[in-house]
Formats: sequence, C-alpha cells, structure tokens
Amino acid sequence: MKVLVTDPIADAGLAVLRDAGYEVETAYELEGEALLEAVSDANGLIVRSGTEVTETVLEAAEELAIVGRAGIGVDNIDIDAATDEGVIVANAPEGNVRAAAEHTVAMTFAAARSIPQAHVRLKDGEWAKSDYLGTELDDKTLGVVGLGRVGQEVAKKLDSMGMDIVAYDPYISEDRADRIGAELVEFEDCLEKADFVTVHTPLTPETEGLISDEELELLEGGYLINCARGGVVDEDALAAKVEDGTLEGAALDVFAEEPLPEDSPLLFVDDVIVTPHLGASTEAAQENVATQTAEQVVAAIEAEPVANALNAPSIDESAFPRVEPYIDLAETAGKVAAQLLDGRIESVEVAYEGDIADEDIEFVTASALKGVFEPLEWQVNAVNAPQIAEDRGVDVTESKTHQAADFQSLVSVTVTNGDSELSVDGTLFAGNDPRIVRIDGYRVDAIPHGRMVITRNTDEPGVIGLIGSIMGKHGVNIAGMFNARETIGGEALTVYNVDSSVPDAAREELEADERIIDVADIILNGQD
Ligand SMILES: NC(=O)C1=CN([C@@H]2O[C@H](COP(=O)(O)OP(=O)(O)OC[C@H]3O[C@@H](n4cnc5c(N)ncnc54)[C@H](O)[C@@H]3O)[C@@H](O)[C@H]2O)C=CC1
Ligand SMILES: O=C(O)C(=O)COP(=O)(O)O
Repeated sequence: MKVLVTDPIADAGLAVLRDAGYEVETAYELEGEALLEAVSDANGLIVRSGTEVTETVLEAAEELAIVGRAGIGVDNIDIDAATDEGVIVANAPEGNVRAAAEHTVAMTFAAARSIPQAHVRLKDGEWAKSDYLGTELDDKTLGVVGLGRVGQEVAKKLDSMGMDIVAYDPYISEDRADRIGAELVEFEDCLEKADFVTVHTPLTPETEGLISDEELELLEGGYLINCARGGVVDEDALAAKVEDGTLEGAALDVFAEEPLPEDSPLLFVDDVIVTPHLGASTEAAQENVATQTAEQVVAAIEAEPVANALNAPSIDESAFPRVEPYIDLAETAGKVAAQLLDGRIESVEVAYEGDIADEDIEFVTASALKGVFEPLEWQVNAVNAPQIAEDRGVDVTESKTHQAADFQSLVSVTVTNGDSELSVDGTLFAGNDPRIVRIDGYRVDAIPHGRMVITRNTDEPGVIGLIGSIMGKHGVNIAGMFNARETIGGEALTVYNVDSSVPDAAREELEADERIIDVADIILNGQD
C-alpha cells in the first residue's frame, strides 16, 4: 500500500502511515504529468491547500481509496469527481480551529495598531511613532460572516476582549449564536453595524465574491479581516476601498491566487497587511491535523469507517463493531437480488427488522446498493453506489421496523424491474454468522460465501440428481446445497455453494431440460 503526500504534513502523521506498514512517498509541489504519475499507484493521497486535486488527477489515481485533507478547506478538491471515482474525501475539521482563530485575532490587532507597518519602518531605522494612532478593539463591534467552528472561536475570544458581536450565517440557529453571545443579523446589517468584519465561510459558488464594492461601502470606516479563503472577498474592490480611505485597513491571510498572489493589488496597498496562508501553521495544529488525517487514510485503506468523510456514508466508530457484519450481508443480498432479477432495475428497497433497525445503517444501505450495482458497473463501492443509483434513475428507499418476526435482526433487499420484484433476506446467526434466509419468498439457509448457483425448477423426482450430475460432468464441485419449494410438485428453488463457475456448456445442458426454469451463477466476495 502506498500513500502519496503532496503537501508538507507533520512527522507525526507520516509516522502513523509507516506504523501501518505503508510505503510513504512525500513529493511536494508536484504538477501536471509528474503528479499524475505519482498518484497512479497510490492507495491514499494526503494534501493541504497546495495541491489541486482535479478530475484528471482522480481519474489517473486508479488505486485510490481516499484523499485526506490535513486541514479544513476542501475547495482544492473536486469532491464530485472523487465520488464518481468511488474515492472518499475526508478532512480534519477540528485540529487547526484554534490556530486559525488565534491568527485571526492576531491579524485584527495587527491591523488596528498597524504593527507590521511600524515594525518595518523601525527595522529600517525610522522612529515613526507619530504616524500611528491606532484603534482599540474594546467596545467596538465585530461582524462575523460565517459563524462556524473558526468564526465561533474568534467571536468568543474577541467577546472576551470587550467587543460586541454580530454575526451573519444563514445556516445556523439563533440559539447557537445566543450561546456564544452573538446577535444573528442580516448580511447588510452585519456589515453596517461592524467596525471590524471577519470572514469565516468556506469558498463555494455561493460565497465566491460575497464581499465586493457595495458590501465594502457598508463597512465604511472599518476594517476587513479574511483568514478564511481568498475569492470570498473581491481583491480589486478591497484594495480600492482601502486605498481611497473608505476602509481604514484590511488584513488577509488568504488569496484568490496562491501561492504568491503576484498580481493582487492588495500587496501594494500600505494599509493592507498580509501573511502567506499561515492560519493553520502552528506546531500543535499541524500535529493534530496530520495525525487525524493519517488515521483516516489508514481506516479507508483498511475498509473501516472514516470519521470525517465528506462524500461517503459514515458510521459512528463505537457502533462499527455492531454494524460491520451487516455491511457484507447487505452487499451479498444486493448482489443475489440483482443477479436473479432480469431486466433493468427500477427500484431498490433496503428494509431493516429487529435490533439492526436501531443502528446507524446509512453505510449498510450504501453497501446493499454496491451489491446491486456491482454486477452491472465497473468499480462500484459504498462511496459512489448512491450516486450511481441517482444517475441511473433508480429509486432507493430504506425502511425500518423494530419488530422482528423470525430473527433477531433481518436485512432485506428488494429490487424491482417494473414488472416484478425480488427480495433477498439475510440475517446473522449467533451474532456474526451470516446467512441468506429467504430468496424470492423461498425459505432457505444458505451460507453467502464464494460462489453460488441458484436454480429454479419444477419439484419433481430426479431433478436435483440431474442438476448434480450435469454439474459433476462439467467439473463443478458442489460444496453444499439447500432446497426449498412452494408446494409439493410446484416450483422449487435450490441454492448450491460451488467451488468454480458453471461453464456455458453445463448451463445450456441444464436449461435444455424443460423442468429447469433458470440457472443463476452468482459471484460473492470478490471471486471470479
Ligand atoms: N487561513 C487558514 O489557514 C485557515 C483557514 N480556514 C478556513 O476558514 C473557513 C472556516 O472554517 P470552519 O469554521 O472550520 O468551517 P465551518 O464549516 O465550521 O464554518 C463555516 C460557516 O460558514 C457558514 N456559511 C456558509 N455559507 C455561508 C454564506 N453564504 N454566508 C454566511 N455564512 C455562510 C456555514 O453555515 C458555517 O457555519 C474555511 O474556509 C476554512 O477553509 C480554516 C483553518 C485554517
Ligand atoms: O485548513 C484550512 O482550511 C486551511 O486553510 C489551512 O491550510 P493549509 O493546510 O495551511 O494549507
């Protein structure tokens, strides 16, 4: 297993990967073909904000299970393309929050007291004391745009410095804002009331250019701080408003163009102070995010739950041991159901009965879908299976009932093709011994492992013997079987566990007998 790390992360994270026995390739500032080449055999990729993980990169990464972002912002990763490729994207949303908030507070003070400008002049031998008359933060109003993790931390810190806090965030509740002493207001009010506005939104199509000419006019006489993402604030407009005195100053840690925003006018305005995206650059933050990201990369490669997956169904780590056996069971039920039903699948229902209905089953449903689509699509996994269902126009429903009829827990996958439907039910005996207990209404007891052949035939003497002898003649060894029937002389269904596939000649011979209705050769657990 190889993990490629294309932006510098703390050694503690690299150690987690090496301890897991993985080859770790660190290669920074890779671009173009070199990046495509390096990622082509990587099972995991770790980035910070420096690497653009585009659709092309994801397509080239044929072995990739996960892109781990050692930090928060994922605007440099094409998450939709990752989902299509079945690649998990996970970030580390908490480890650098304090660092980013402290940097924001530092930048706010630095702007209010012109610390960088005065520093440079003193180092140049000039005692420019009379040129700098600063502004106190105490008793001023802070406007927070985006009251998420970092925004809240900044609000708390500057509240304790005597600032009044107003905030604009259309996605959080008033209750939440109240708890940290912030007044939730409309966007324009936030800009108008504030003496300092600090931006803490992600960069999304909705927030791109959120603060431009008109918005900056509302902040007249104030300061703008952006330690979130370049692109949220229009750089030309900001430079102009500071230059013409509409704003007192601005402080920026992030730019639309990184690294080195050579053409940004902000670099040439004296009252704009800048740092090169240092918000998360503290020892503690880097250790936190690197370790958490590396652990998530290991989890993904080992097919365990990834706590902060942004595009994959998640499972609470504590629930994983209880849910894990159902993941394979649901996939098997999905596979069997899809391979037994002819025609285009129009809908999939995953139903849970009994104890399993109390669990977080999002991942189990995704695995059932993986099972359904695996026979039909290339490279399906629980990350892209829900998306494949949507793209194919397949209706997916999930149902739960706490009452269990015959089993402590039952997972049932039903597929329909417009004309008919077919269900496969599975359970766990003795807690973790998986069994298929019903197929298309027939009660069976089949061990879902390896390769299965399911035949439907009329219930007549000699048919099972005939099937056994044809399979034997063609070298197919039967390891186990279970026969079920509706009524004596009616239709019967038999599940055979076999050691190899049924050759076409054997299938033709079987289907030539009018007592045999159909023969399905089903591959489970990755056998071919
Ligand atoms: N400079 C640096 O080194 C660092 C930068 N960051 C950046 O800081 C930003 C915030 O990070 P977190 O607080 O952890 O994210 P978060 O997801 O916890 O919070 C973002 C908040 O923005 C709000 N929001 C989304 N769209 C909005 C809109 N149109 N208007 C107003 N609010 C909106 C969301 O509701 C959410 O509450 C991210 O862009 C992140 O990448 C984070 C860490 C370090
Ligand atoms: O975590 C974030 O969103 C950051 O902006 C930090 O970026 P970085 O990891 O320092 O490139």
